[in-house]
Amino acid sequence: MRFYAVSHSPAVVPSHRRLRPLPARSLPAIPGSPVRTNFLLAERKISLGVARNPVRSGRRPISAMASEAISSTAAAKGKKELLVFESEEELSVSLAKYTAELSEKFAQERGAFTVVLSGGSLIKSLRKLVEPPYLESVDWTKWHVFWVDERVVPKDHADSNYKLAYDGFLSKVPIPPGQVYAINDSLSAEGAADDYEICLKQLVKTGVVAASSATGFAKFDLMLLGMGPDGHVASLFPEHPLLNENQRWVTFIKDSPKPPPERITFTFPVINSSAYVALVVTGAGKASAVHKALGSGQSLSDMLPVEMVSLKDGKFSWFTDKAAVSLLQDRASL
Ligand SMILES: O=C1O[C@H](COP(=O)(O)O)[C@@H](O)[C@H](O)[C@H]1O
Repeated sequence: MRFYAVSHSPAVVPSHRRLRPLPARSLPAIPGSPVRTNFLLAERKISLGVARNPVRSGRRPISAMASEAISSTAAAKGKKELLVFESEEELSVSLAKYTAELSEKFAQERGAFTVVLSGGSLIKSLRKLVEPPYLESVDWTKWHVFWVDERVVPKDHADSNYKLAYDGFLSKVPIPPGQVYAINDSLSAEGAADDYEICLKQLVKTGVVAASSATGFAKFDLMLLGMGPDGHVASLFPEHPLLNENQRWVTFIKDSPKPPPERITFTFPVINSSAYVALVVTGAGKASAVHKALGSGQSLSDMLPVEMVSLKDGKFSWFTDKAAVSLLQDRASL
């Protein structure tokens, strides 16, 4: 896993050091920089790099972070990286750049870009993508949009992840409506999960959605995941039997601990077959789960759902702000 602290620190980091991963456990002290050598992640064989925040310096756009996160893909296949931004505002700038660049890459390579959305706070963090320059520069006609989870409620219900995404994102960009795959809200939870899975299998057959050669499951180009304060991702909650589902692509839950209780959700085999996953985690309310997932020793017995995100052949990037990693900061100053 690569770790990049993105900071407003006034420290001058020599250019040769910027964004280059340094070997774990041998992190040199950089005067004035936000990095300490005893960062616990290093104990988990996570390498560390430091970037100077470029927006203030005017030397290097912060969004270059996102570009480098993508261009290093070949070397980082199957690996993880942690990006820490000074604020959610800066995270949203970089997330827009990252998503726009992946859109261009996949539109060129495959003629389509399959994007999976979450609900919750993620949608707000996508706000920069619907502003210039991306509003004009992204080829929205190549986008195919899916949901990693959805609440079994009508599409115009306040709890609907579709409504959240429509209001905050989809209504602002010219994605062809036929390429936005909402669940069938007239069905039961079981029926909606079956229906969505059939839809995905059909789209794999027609080549709109890629298939993973490693797993045979759908391989989405980009999954934009959120994480709840309890460490849940999609509608896969701690200690729930659905965490172990390994056949279905899409399944349902009727006892979600977070309301509303009835939902459908992608399973881990599909999530973990993705080409790219960006996990967006902001705010102090998530700090404890971040600490459990990244900062404490791993224990297989009480793994949080977020710890089960482990891509077979893709790149997994944590997009965090300082508040979300604040408990890790007990160990290190980022
Ligand atoms: O219920 C849900 O919660 C998670 C996390 O939401 P957040 O507001 O804490 O970011 C979300 O990712 C998921 O899609 C949603 O259905």
